[in-house]
Amino acid sequence: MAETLLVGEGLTKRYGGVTALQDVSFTLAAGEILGLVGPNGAGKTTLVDLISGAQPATEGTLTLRGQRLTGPAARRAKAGLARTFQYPQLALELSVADNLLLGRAARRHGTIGQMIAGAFAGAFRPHPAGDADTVRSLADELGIDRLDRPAGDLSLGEQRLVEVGRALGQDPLVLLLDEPFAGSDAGGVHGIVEVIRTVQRRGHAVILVDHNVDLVAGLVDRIMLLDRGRNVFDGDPRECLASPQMQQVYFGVADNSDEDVSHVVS
Ligand SMILES: Nc1ncnc2c1ncn2[C@@H]1O[C@H](COP(=O)(O)OP(=O)(O)OP(=O)(O)O)[C@@H](O)[C@H]1O
Repeated sequence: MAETLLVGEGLTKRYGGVTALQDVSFTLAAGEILGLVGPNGAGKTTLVDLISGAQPATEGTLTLRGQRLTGPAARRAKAGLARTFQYPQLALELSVADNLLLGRAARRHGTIGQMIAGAFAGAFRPHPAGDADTVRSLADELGIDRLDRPAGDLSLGEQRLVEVGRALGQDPLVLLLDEPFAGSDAGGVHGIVEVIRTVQRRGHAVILVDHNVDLVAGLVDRIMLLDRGRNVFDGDPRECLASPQMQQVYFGVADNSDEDVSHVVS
């Protein structure tokens, strides 16, 4: 049986009077790709935020390879978590190559944000020799060329690709992708899917958030469906698409008809 990498138990997040996540538990095994779906406001990004350390949980615990996962994002990056954001967070003045290098540095020293701040403060540490080769092979894998371009000159889809590449450069145990395909063309989608497969081949795991349930179901081993902060389905992707919970969440009806809901994009 595959090793359990990540475990979340009883995760709850309240923002004042808003309960964004309510008592969510899950496990993630080595080599597994977990899809996280649900309508707007279901709590998908909140769960990614709690795992990555961008937000503290109000209640609940997380463990990575049996060790409690606590503290800020920098500590969790070093422990083996990497994430991308709904809106790519690149250092726009730096080149594509330098942005990819930031991923290598983040695994050693902390979060991407700290790396960017360090770079602009002139305190950026020299990269170990092997990093340049890693960046070149990352770029090849992603299909990114002209690595000397400033990241600010890239399209949204290209920025996403670089951000995903930067996260892969961290060689994460768990890669968290928050809507990575939004704004991507076919080449971008291909590059991102390659990254997901690479992480899986390494025996590590991916959590993939996306609105396109059809796309997610075709890529993942398991789906977790969130609705108003609660985990209402966790299991086989095809069973999820056909489940009464899916009907209920997206159409407000609890029957289990044959209606195809795979096109759902909220
Ligand atoms: N910083 C915050 N302060 C207050 N409420 C928040 C905050 N972040 C999220 N929320 C609320 O928590 C709930 C869950 O939001 P979240 O962004 O996690 O949902 P989501 O499933 O990712 O939605 P979307 O698909 O639209 O990105 C929503 O009601 C949202 O308004």
